[in-house]
Amino acid sequence: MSGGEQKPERYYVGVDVGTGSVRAALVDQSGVLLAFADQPIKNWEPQFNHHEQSSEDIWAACCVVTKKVVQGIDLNQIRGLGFDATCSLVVLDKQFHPLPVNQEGDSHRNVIMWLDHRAVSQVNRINETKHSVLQYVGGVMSVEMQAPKLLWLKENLREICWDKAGHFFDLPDFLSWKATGVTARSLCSLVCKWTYSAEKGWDDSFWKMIGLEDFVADNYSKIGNQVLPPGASLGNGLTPEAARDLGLLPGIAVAASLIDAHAGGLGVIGADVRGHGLICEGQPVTSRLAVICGTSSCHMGISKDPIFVPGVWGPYFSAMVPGFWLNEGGQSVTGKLIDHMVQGHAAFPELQVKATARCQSIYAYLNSHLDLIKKAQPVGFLTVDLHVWPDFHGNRSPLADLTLKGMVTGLKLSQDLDDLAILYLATVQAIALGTRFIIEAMEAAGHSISTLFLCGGLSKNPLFVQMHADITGVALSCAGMPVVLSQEVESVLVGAAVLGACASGDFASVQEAMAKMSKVGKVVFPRLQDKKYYDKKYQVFLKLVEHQKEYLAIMNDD
Ligand SMILES: Nc1ncnc2c1ncn2[C@@H]1O[C@H](COP(=O)(O)OP(=O)(O)O)[C@@H](O)[C@H]1O
Ligand SMILES: O=C(CO)[C@H](O)[C@H](O)COP(=O)(O)O
Repeated sequence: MSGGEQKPERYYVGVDVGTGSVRAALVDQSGVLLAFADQPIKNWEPQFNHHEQSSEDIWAACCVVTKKVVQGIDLNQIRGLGFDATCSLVVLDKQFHPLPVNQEGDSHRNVIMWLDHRAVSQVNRINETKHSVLQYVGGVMSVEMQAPKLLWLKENLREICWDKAGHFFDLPDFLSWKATGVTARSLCSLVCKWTYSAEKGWDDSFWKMIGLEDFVADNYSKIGNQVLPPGASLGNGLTPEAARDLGLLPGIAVAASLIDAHAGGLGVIGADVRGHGLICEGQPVTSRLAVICGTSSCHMGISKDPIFVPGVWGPYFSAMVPGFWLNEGGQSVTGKLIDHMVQGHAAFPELQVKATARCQSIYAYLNSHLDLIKKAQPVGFLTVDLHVWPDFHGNRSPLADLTLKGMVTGLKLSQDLDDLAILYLATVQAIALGTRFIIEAMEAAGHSISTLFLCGGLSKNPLFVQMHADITGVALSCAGMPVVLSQEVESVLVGAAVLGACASGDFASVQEAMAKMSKVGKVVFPRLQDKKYYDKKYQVFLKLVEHQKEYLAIMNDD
């Protein structure tokens, strides 16, 4: 190549499988998204708390979006491919064909989704064992993790599923297998959702104690006995068949995957913050909390040494940033809760009509309607007598209590658009108050957090972001808790592309790729003048769950 010629650009493809859709992006070496595509995926809810998907439907959607984002590109410039996905459980037989995870025997529905709560009895029995591995999931295993679901399959679908099963994958690992034919699992999924230890591997005594000795007997071949760090290159890269499916060239590097929240963390937490007046500029990366807020919200905090936070998942070693321990707080429904509250309100049809007429999303319309009715007071003050406790799908963190329910206090007879807008605001605030509750638990255990790095669908909602700045920061430090938004709003996809970049060998480490591919876009500072009001909202917030427990005690009192 002559001196004058530019080196051809190097690109990476990130694929993010969320709850409601699959997204793909073409990303360059500085983390800029050059193309984006998304495709809805099917969700089945055959009965309450049963949530299922199809791995074939998901893979087909991955192929559609990947082909779209590489259109018109010289495929030789695509150096690597990374996947992230929700921590849903994929079930395949010995020939890698789908098996049913339902009583109807429908093998098209072979995925138990992350938010499925069918395995309550199983997780209760697992927690009653008080096995030592539970220390590494915050002390209480979540019904959303894989061991309870595996036990449910063995106890409820013995013939049509369990006895025929050859492979149980976490969804991110299913995707990397589908792309490469390599059944190695990512350290991320196994450590976070399967009780695998980076240091000690599988704990035979745990699986025997909970009644899944089957896995020990075949040396964990069904759930993974080859484990690689996220970003490691898998086998010989993309197979010819997968390359045809995806519209890419065979042999490009494919990375060991990440769970979606962890990819989001990778996509935001390492950004160079110089020049933004942020307190975290002079602090270690452990002062940053990544909050991936979509259907659910995940609060990702890292530390050099393990920190045990009761009710907060982890500590997980190298599950997100290599060499760091990870604690993951969470709220099982956040975007889903906001959608539920808005769509279930009597004024929702009117909202739809008015938002459409203004060519606005329903949330943009609600935000502008709140500005209209707030008059001279700060918009957040509209909920002075309306309060929400957000655990409509149980509490993931920091209470780790799946029996908790949602609460709303302060309802009136009105059911107009003002009423809907204020209920929407109270729900957004309840989610931010829940984040404050999680941060306080993490800080009490040893974390020292000064800045939030938000990404995910809800980070596109300015009201959601401002409420997180106003509510989470003002109580924790006089400087307040600013919220950083990335230059690329689709930061989860940047995280997936970081994996592909690492697998290609173009970066020496995940840390190097993170630093080069994620950039600060916007900083939202808290309105410290509103501190007193939100401290009072927080007092009411904590009273709500106290009262809920008192009601339960009264009703259960023989
Ligand atoms: N621009 C937006 N404004 C407000 N809310 C949004 C926006 N985009 C997505 N959301 C909300 O974010 C949630 C979906 O989050 P997302 O991260 O896109 O998907 P997933 O949870 O499947 O990964 C939904 O509840 C949706 O209503
Ligand atoms: O438990 C998880 C991460 O550890 C789930 O994958 C996550 O909560 C679901 O993500 P999303 O809300 O984006 O669909």
